[in-house]
Amino acid sequence: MASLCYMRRLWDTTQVYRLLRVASQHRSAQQLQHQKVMDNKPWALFSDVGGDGLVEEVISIMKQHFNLVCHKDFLQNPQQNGPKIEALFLWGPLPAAEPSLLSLLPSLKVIANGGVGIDHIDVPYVNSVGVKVTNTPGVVSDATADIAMGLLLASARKIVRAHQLATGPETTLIMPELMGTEVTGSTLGIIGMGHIGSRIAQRARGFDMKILYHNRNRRSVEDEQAVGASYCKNMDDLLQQSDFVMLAVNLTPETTNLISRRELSLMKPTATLVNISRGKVVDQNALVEALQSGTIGAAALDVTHPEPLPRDHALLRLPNVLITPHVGTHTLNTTKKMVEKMVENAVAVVQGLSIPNEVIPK
Ligand SMILES: O=C(O)[C@H](O)CO
Repeated sequence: MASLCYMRRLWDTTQVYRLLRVASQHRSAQQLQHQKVMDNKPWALFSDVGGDGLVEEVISIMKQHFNLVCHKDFLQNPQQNGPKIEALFLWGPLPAAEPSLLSLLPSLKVIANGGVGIDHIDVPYVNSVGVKVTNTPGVVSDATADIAMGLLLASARKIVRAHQLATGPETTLIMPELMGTEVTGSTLGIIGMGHIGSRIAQRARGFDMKILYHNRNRRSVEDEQAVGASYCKNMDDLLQQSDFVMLAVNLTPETTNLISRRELSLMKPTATLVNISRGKVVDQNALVEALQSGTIGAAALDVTHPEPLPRDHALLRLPNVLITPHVGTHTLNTTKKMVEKMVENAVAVVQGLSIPNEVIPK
């Protein structure tokens, strides 16, 4: 009986060893396979110029599909990896896709831009050297609309100044300079009623705002009703009637300096200009003048020209200006969705599949 038990234990042990050996062989086969997949992955350059704030969780989305080289490392020795790079992950609106960079990337097939605005990329030029450009529409709209409403509210209710005073050395409760502007029931004029503009309108309805909009093309009656917005064919009418003017247009030659001295002079002296599109849509010198002279009441800007503004810029010294550093899309959720789309687009180009979001020059 004892020897039967011994035999049985021996058999069990042998089995365990055998199973362990099979498992370890299987594992190393898997590792080898994984290594092979890694080696087969295409190479991408990751423009960390604008992505310095990206967390590993986001970067790993790119690493799953590409061997990633970051811009900083790449520039140390461009000859080493340059010829292998097939995709460039670029963070708008940084002008990193310049001819000098492209000339170091002879195998480049795609610039996958993170964000909707592609005003920083010369698409016809890039296409002419055989490289596609893609962007990430749709996924940025909610986060951008959130920051638009955040800026509007913070500016109207002087939230940043209120925080400074509440946490400063004085403990007085009487703070006349914190007298705010009522948002509820006021009139919001949205210039540019695309995806982001409509998301802003949806949010503004929650504040019982009267919503006007101006757009190159009038939206359908159903679209207007869905967000409760009325069309102003003439932008001047919108400027004259609005308490808050929200800029949500793309930057194009037509929208460059869209809001200049004349347009500012049409706005109410109590009005606030909110810009979440691109800095160049506003003539900044005219804006400084309008804010200094009381032509308009305040400005809240997520975008400026340039970004960041030089530290001695007049806009930084005005008490009626609120500025954030182009953080419209900067939430973890939205950033992940953008990167997923960038990767999806880049993989499609590299593998010759149909491209979900190719930017076609007009
Ligand atoms: O264009 C966009 O979507 C944002 O501004 C991010 O650059």
